[in-house]
Amino acid sequence: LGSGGAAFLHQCRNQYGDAFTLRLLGQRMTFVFAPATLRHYFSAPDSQLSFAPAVQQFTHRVFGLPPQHFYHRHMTMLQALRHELVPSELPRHTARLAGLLLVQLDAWPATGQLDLWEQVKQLVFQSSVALLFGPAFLQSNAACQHTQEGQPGASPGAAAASLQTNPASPSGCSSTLSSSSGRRAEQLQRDFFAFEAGFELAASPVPHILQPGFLAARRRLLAALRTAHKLGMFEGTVAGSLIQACGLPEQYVPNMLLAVLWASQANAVPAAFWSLGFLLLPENRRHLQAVVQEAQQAVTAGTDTPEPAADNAQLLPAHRQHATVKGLPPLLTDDQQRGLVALAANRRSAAAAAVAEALRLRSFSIDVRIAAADSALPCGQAADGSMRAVWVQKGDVVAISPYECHQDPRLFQSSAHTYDPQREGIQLGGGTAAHAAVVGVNGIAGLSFGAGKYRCPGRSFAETELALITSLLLLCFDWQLLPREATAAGKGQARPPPQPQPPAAGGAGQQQQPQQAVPGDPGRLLPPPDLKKLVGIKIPSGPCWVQYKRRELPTWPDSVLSHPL
Ligand code: HEM
Repeated sequence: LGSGGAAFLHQCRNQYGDAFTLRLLGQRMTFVFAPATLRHYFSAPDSQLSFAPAVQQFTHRVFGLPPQHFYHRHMTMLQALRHELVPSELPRHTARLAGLLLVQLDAWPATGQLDLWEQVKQLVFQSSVALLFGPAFLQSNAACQHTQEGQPGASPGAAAASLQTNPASPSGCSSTLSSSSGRRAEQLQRDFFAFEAGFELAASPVPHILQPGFLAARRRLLAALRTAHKLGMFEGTVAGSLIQACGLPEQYVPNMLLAVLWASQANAVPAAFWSLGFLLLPENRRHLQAVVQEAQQAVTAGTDTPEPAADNAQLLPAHRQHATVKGLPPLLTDDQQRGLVALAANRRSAAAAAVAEALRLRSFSIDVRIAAADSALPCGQAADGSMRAVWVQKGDVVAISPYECHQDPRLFQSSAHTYDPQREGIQLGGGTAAHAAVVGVNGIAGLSFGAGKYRCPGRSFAETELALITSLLLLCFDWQLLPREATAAGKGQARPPPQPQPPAAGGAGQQQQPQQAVPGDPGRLLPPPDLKKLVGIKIPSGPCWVQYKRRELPTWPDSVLSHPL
């Protein structure tokens, strides 16, 4: 399971059918796939199938948050986050986020090559952490003092040197903030992704002593969160509201914040990468054009949008105070920015559909609950009409892999591997889902975001955030994928000049030998998803080099607008 991940589960399913149990270091893990079991999975009472022990085990083992302090506050935390991210609050958050993204994008040189995966990590992490946790947390010397102290052999000078040689960053450093703030943000980012890389192993029964990198990153992140909390840096932020609502003992506040930091980044970052990456594939050009054209219309319409509310008025032009590349104007005017923010809220936009389709194609992961009692989970009818059930024992981890289970051919048969943001919505019991990608299992909405009372509290925020990032990057820059083989050999040093993309269908032939079908990417032009990651949105298994060029606004290059749809 550790090395084969989703592919191994698929193999087991073929061999054993709708239910099987794996034993992982003594822990029974029962996988269930029948649609009837899924219905039950998301609606069973906590006395039978519970998320709580899984969460408790998780929060304690991975985030160091003891169950006796967190257990009875879990629902309060979820409700507080839902309250902070209700749809009526989203325009305010999105306007802020747009400003924070533009702080970074305005400093990019007009043209260059970059590793899209590394760049998206930076863009999403630095903007959304600044939004949810406050810019002071990312930038303050004090918050990161412990971070630098905690890193063996690290000195501010060494960190600066590493930043200047960071080949993935088009501006040559981690951020456009002042260099010391940039270094702090970069350090937090590095620690976060080191923590995230060790996350799944850390959640397993494998002893933590075998993961020194994970432990060191966690120590530094907790130290930074603790200092920032002591200095009141979270006041007035989403994180600050959670601290207030939960009322945890002071010493565990950093652990709760680490849990929220992880939840807010771990899926959103790869989702942003895939949302953009799929649109850069040559066969998806018409979908790319749809996103660019609607973004163009939105920024044009932005001039007619009413002035933002008072606190937003200060936020919108925030990026203007930061450096732009010499000789280049800011990427967007305030009016244009407003138009794009309005577009991000539109769930029926081409950008929203592209995000949903990317989520569908890259969330073939697992979701888990714990059996709270010995019980029989319904498995539906057998061919002879008798009722089937699968027996689980108290303490079993019960896992589903929704993409393995779903029977609907539009989602999971051959056409399901095709990228199509305009795919037909799936008919549910009572109505029609807007997009098959986010349709739930048998009527329970939100495949990628979980379901039932423990569904993701950040869903609406994430969908808006991802639509904004996708529109913004495609509106402001022209992108071209660079061939994978050549760039993989270069590993970020000498990168070849851009070359024409091979055709998608059948053209993967000589250069791109597909070993295995990759959903949504028949030519394997993007790095394949890392199948070892079992939870959440898959991450790419390698770099993704691209050539980008700043677009002139509002004059549009012919290559975009005159290309036949
Ligand atoms: C593409 C982006 C995202 C995806 C695919 C995603 C998906 C999920 C899933 C599948 C769960 C577990 C639900 C279940 O087991 O039923 C979850 C939980 C959670 N998500 Fe998200 N999420 C995303 C973004 C976010 C963001 C941006 C935030 C915060 C702003 C967030 C906050 C959380 C939290 C706090 C939980 C834990 C809930 C608990 O403890 O019960 N997520 N998410």
